[in-house]
Amino acid sequence: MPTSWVDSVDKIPAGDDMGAVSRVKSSYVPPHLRNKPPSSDPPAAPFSYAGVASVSDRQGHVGQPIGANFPVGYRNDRSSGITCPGGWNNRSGSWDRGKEREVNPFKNDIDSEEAFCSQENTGINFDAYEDIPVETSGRNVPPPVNTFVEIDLGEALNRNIRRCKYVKPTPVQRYAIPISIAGRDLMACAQTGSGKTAAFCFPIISGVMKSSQSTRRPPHVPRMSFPLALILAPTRELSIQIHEEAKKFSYQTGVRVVVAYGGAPINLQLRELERGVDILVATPGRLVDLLERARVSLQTIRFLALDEADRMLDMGFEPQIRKIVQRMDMPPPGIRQTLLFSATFPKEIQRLAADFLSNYVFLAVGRVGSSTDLIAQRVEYVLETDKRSHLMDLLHAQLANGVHGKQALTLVFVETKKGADALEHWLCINGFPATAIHGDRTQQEREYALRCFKSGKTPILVATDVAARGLDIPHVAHVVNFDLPNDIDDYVHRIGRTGRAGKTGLATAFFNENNASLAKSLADLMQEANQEVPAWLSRFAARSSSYGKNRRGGGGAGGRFGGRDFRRDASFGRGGIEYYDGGQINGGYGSSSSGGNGGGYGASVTSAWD
Ligand SMILES: Nc1ncnc2c1ncn2[C@@H]1O[C@H](COP(=O)(O)OP(=O)(O)OP(=O)(O)O)[C@@H](O)[C@H]1O
Repeated sequence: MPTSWVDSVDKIPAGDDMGAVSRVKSSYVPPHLRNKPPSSDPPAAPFSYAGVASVSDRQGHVGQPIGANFPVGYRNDRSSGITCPGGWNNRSGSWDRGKEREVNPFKNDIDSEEAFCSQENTGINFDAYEDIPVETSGRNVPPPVNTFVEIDLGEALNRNIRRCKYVKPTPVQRYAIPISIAGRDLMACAQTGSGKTAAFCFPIISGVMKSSQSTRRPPHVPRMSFPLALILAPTRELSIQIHEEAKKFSYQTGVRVVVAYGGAPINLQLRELERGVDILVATPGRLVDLLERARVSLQTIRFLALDEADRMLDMGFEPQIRKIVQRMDMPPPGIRQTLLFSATFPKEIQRLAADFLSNYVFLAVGRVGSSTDLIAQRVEYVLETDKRSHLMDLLHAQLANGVHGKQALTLVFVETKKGADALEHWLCINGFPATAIHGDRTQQEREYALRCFKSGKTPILVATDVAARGLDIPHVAHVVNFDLPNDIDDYVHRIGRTGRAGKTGLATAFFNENNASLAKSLADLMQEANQEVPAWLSRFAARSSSYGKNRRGGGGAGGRFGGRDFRRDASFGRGGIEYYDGGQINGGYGSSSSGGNGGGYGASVTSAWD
C-alpha cells in the first residue's frame, strides 16, 4: 500500500504534470453521500448546495440559511452553525468518489502484525490506564463516556473503530471525544501512547460528516482547495502517520483526508488537493507555502487541531502558526473549533495557546508531562568516552535475551545529526543492523529508514529529536538516550516511543556531568513514575536544584506535578479567575502546587524540526 510520495512517485505516468492535473474534472459528491452502495435511484446531478435549507443535528449544529455571508454564525457550543460564501466549485475542491476507488487502508495491518507475532510485547492492556487521575476545568464540561457507542459518531466511523480493534476508549478518549463532539474548544494533556490521535480525529471526522451539509464552499477559484478541517503536526513523519490513521478512521465515511509536508514533491500534493480535501493534515512550513501560492484557502475551516501543541507553539514554530491561524483567512476562535493536544504543556505555552481558543475546556489525563508507569526507566552513569562500548554491551545483552536471536526494536537518541551518522556507521561496522533519521537526510531517506525500522529489517534506529514526538512504532522495546536532551519534556516524549497503548517498555539513559542541569527534573520524574532513582542521581539533583531553577519552574516539592490549568493560577495575569470557572478532579488528581509545569518554554528548536 503506498504510504507516502516515495511509494507513489513511481506510479505517475511519464510526462504527467500539473497541466494534466488541471484536466481532471469531477462532480462533487458531499461526504455524507459518498460510498453509499449503488441504488436504483437515478444518478445525482452535480451537487449544489443552492436550495439546501438550514441543517441541525443532534449536537445542535444549526446551519445558516444558504446565501448568508461568512462569518455569520457561531459554532454549535454557541448554538449556531457556520456558512461559507458562494456556491460549490466542482474543479477546485470537489472529490468524485464515483471515479476513484478508495484504497482499503486496513489491508496491510494483519501482515505487519504477523511479522512481530513471535515477539514479546503484543498484548494491549489498557486497564493499565484505568485508575489514572483525570482533571477537567472550564465552564460546563460535558461528562465522559465509557464506550464508543455512547457517542454518536455514526455507523461508518464506528465500523472503522471496530476494524482498528479499539474495544473501548482510552481515558483521554473517554473525556476528550464528548467534549469535542459538544463543540467545545479543548486543551488536552495525556500521556504518550495513550490514544490522543483518535481523540482528536474521531470528533473531527464526525464533525466534517455532519457539517458538510451546512457548509458551502466558495465559488470557482481556480485550483484552490477549501478544507473543512486542518490538523497541524511538527514533523513530516508525524503528519504522514496522522494522515494514515485518519484515512483508516474515515474509510468509507466519504470524508477525504489529504497530507502536505515538506521535503516531498509539491506537485503530487497539489494534485491530491485538487481531487478534493475535507481534512488537511500538514506541517506548518508546507502549508504556508500552499497558502502563499493561493492553492489552499482556510476560510472554510471549522476544525483546527494542533498535535504536539506545545511544540507547535514554542519559539520555533509560533510565528508560522500565528501566520496560519491568525493572519490568513481562517475563521477566528469561537467560529472555528480548536483542539490542542500534547503529553506536555508548560504553563507559558498554555498562556500563549489561550490566544487560539475560546471558552475552552482544559483536560489533564495522568500527571501532565509525566512518563507512564509502563516504561521501566534506568539511568546509568556513563562517561562520554565510554558511551559506545556501553551501548554495545546493552545491545549484546538484548540480543542474548531476545526471541529467536532477533534484535528487539531499539531507538537510540543522540543530540546531533553528525552524531547520528557517526553512531549509525559505527554500529553497522560492528555488526549491528542500524539506520538513522535526522534533518539532514533527504525525505526519501528518512521515510525509508523509518520503514526499515518498523518492519524489523533494521532493528536499530539512531535518531535526533525529529523522531522524539508522536511517532507510533509498535514493538519498540527499548529507547536509549545515548545523549540526554536538555529539556525534561523532550525526555518524556523520547521515552514515550516505547511503552505505548498499554504495553510495557524499557528506557535507558546515559548520564554524566554534562547532564547535571537535568538531574533534578529527571530524578523527580522517575520518582513520580515509581522508578528506582540511583543514589548518585539524587546527589546530582540535590546539587543542581541548589543552583538553579529547573525547566519545570519548580525545584520545590510538588513543583513537578504540573497537570494544572494555568487559568487557576492568578499569577498568570490574563489567565486568572476571570478565565477560570470551575474544575473537576477525578481519581485523586490535583495534588499539585502552583509551581506546576511552567518555568519558561525556551527549549531551543533544532534544525531537525520541519
Ligand atoms: N481505544 C483504543 N484501543 C486500542 N488501541 C488504541 C486505542 N486508541 C489508540 N490506540 C492505539 O494506541 C497507540 C497509541 O496511540 P497514539 O499514537 O494516538 O498515542 P498518543 O497519545 O498520540 O501518543 P504520543 O503522545 O506519543 O503522540 C496507537 O497504536 C493506537 O492505534
